[in-house]
Amino acid sequence: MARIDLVDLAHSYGGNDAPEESFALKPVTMTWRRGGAYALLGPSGCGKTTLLNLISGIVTPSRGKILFDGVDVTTQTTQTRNIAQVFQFPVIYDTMTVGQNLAFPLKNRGMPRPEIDARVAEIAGLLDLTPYLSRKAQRLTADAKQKISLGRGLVRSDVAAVLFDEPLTVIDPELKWQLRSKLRALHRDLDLTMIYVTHDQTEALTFADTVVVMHDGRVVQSGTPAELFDRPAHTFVGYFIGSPGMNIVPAQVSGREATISGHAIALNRSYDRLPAGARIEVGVRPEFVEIASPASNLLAANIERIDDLGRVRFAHVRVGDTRFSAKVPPGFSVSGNNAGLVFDPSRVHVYADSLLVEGEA
Ligand SMILES: Nc1ncnc2c1ncn2[C@@H]1O[C@H](COP(=O)(O)OP(=O)(O)OP(=O)(O)O)[C@@H](O)[C@H]1O
Repeated sequence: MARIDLVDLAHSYGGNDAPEESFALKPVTMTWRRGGAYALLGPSGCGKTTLLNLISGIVTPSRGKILFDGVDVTTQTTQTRNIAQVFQFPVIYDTMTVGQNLAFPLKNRGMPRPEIDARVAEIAGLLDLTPYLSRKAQRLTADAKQKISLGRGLVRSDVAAVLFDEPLTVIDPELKWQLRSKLRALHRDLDLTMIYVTHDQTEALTFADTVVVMHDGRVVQSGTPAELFDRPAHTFVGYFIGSPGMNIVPAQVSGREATISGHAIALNRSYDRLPAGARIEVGVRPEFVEIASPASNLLAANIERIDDLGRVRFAHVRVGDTRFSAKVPPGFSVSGNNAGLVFDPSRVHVYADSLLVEGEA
């Protein structure tokens, strides 16, 4: 497995002369640790597959460099880079048995037979494929075929990285849950660098120790699930991750105060040096705003709907033209439509042109 460095890497399908704003991947410099479990998360069209294909060597970048353990591999093929890949749909040989399918990548590399048998047995065991080893792949279900694809991706222990592109798309929802946790466990057992592309936040947060969030061709944040939840670096991360997503509302911010719809709320840090002319917003997760009975010292809100999620209730409220989601405290009984909002100042973030601003203590 390898440490992967992207150095000022960018890609445009329209040629290098196209304006940077139109690039499928805008310039990014970042490091993927040896042995890390990464998810590459973002909505359709944000550039996930482009970035994955640049790392694997399927696509050659318009700009920048890719290093594997410090060696420049930018112009090398996928095979030379020694990458294993698992795609959305099964890539297997129907006429071979499950065992032969799993053994194929090892045989190709000239591994001795006893070692192949041992590794195939290990991977089949981890993926619950042992009972099917001598069965022809063509008679198996779509789920089982995709498990074989996963096995083929994981069977070699000498790869630089294993890349997964939405690998659970064809899997039945029930089995999806099991396989997701299984992949996480496999990562621990097999000690491989894994990069897992998905548009599904649950899939990303359950699989990865580091989630890389993309938006409009840009890597907007890379962090642990907790970091993405607690301190979204970009407003997109705030509302894409979390359910309901973060409240992002226009505000005037000065010193330790934000004014929303004419009402001042306290901030934990001081913001005296906001960039001139920037669009200023505050972001607060619904978990850290509570509804209360209306009071003159609280931001007044109009309750539109309450969603009871079992363990927690969220109120959907309106403040002027702005919609908010806010927690309903346990035991609070809602009467009428009027409410006040109580903010946890330590959880209110300030954004300038969508980017998180670090305040001063
Ligand atoms: N071969 C190509 N030629 C031209 N444009 C492309 C090509 N592949 C992708 N694009 C464009 O690049 C942008 C990023 O696409 P990409 O497939 O990387 O996104 P994605 O996040 O993986 O989306 P999805 O989940 O839908 O695959 C999109 O605007 C897409 O239309």
